[in-house]
Amino acid sequence: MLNFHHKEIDLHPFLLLSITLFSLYLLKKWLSKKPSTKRLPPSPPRLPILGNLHQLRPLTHQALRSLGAKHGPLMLLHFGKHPVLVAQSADAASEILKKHDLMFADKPCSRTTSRLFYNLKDISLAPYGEYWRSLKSLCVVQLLSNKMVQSFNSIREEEAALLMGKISSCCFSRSRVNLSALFKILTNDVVCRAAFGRKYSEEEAGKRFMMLLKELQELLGKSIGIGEFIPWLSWINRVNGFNDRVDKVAEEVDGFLEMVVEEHLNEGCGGERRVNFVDILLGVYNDNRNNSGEKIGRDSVKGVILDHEDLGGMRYLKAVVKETMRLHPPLPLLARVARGDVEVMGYDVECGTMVILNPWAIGRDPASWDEPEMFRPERFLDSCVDFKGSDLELIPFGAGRRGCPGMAFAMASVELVLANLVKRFEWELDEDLDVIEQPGTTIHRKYPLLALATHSNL
Ligand code: HEM
Repeated sequence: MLNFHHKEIDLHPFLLLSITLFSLYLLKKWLSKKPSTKRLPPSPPRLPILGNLHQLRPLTHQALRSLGAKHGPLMLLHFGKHPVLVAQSADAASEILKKHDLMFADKPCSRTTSRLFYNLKDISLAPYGEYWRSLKSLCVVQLLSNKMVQSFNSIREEEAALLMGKISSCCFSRSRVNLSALFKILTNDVVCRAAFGRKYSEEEAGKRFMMLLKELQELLGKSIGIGEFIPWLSWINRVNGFNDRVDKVAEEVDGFLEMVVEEHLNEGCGGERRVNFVDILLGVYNDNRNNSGEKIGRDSVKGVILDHEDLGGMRYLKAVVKETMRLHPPLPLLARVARGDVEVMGYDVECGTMVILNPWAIGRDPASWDEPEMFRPERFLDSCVDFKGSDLELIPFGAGRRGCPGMAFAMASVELVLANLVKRFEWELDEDLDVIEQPGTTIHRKYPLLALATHSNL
């Protein structure tokens, strides 16, 4: 027993022996440790067992940027004992996504991601290899090709018309428009109609599906935690109910998708055109049955004033979209895994090292941007910097082999809707616009965007 009050130390002989042996073991280990010949990137000091996990906050992209400000654009962290390379500048991203793209073509996996994404059968997490290559080519050549994106024009226009109708009603009743809620429904409906052939947002199952997607994002956001990176502490995720939540969400999402596939199989062969992703994936033809249940008259569609040629000329609008994506990339962090030993910016990176790229920090890097924290769309008017993957200072859609194949699809909707919102309505905010973020793998506003709309005189 240790008794400091009496200044006498009375140790149990067994305890004394154990401490002595353990100290000798540590001393031997320290003496026999050869100085590493590897050139490792700078690292913040780390704790035993936790590594640097304690330095992460729910908004991980922000925490990493603060660490990067002290340790540089390429740093080595440890999640538990797993090495994690963090890249936070255009140069660092260029090495990983361009120069060594193939070497970093794998994605990290964890219990949570395996469970939520069909044991990594999902294209975005599938390991680099034959299976991923065939899925990606299916996406690029068929599902998300320019031709296919154009074939969804009518869906986008109909849904945009519905959105404008809802905003018009708010104008008449002088009530504030909850743009966050409307955008969520719009995105969901456009994607569901393109992917599944119809929308589900007004059915109980569809509403539940939207909630499940929200929970899935939250769970993914929380998956960088002790339970995932320190194997002997994985029981924490069992005890605190995290694993149960993941299992429940995975089962319910699967149930919804099963229902969708069943619907398509039961419809059998039908019309002439391949209209949605499920039909293409199932390899069956389907009659074009977009029975949304809502009446969308010809006029309301014609009322969507801008076609895509008009949009081509809207330089300022495109600059606004770029500037928004620079400051608020929906996916603030990208992840990869080194498939072999490789040298990055003169540093040695070991096979299996997880890599985190931070497009959020890269978009705010003063080395690439003047007044990076200012929202100034004009910066893009005389610049050819784009987010298509060749300018690494702007990578909201990632870049390289694992870059986003849905960019054209997403942009077509974003531009159409935004153009209509600003042309058809005058907007007023009650208070200053806040951009407080809600943690998750994709970043959303913490508080909904509410604004007052009046019909524009144009
Ligand atoms: C504003 C909307 C969108 C943004 C900001 C976005 C962004 C991203 C990002 C950052 C990645 C990861 C890239 C990387 O790791 O380098 C990604 C991957 C992916 N995105 Fe998107 N995306 C959007 C919309 C879409 C849409 C509408 C689709 C399909 C309809 C889509 C399909 C995919 C797929 C399949 C992957 C995985 C690619 C792979 O691993 O090879 N995305 N997206």
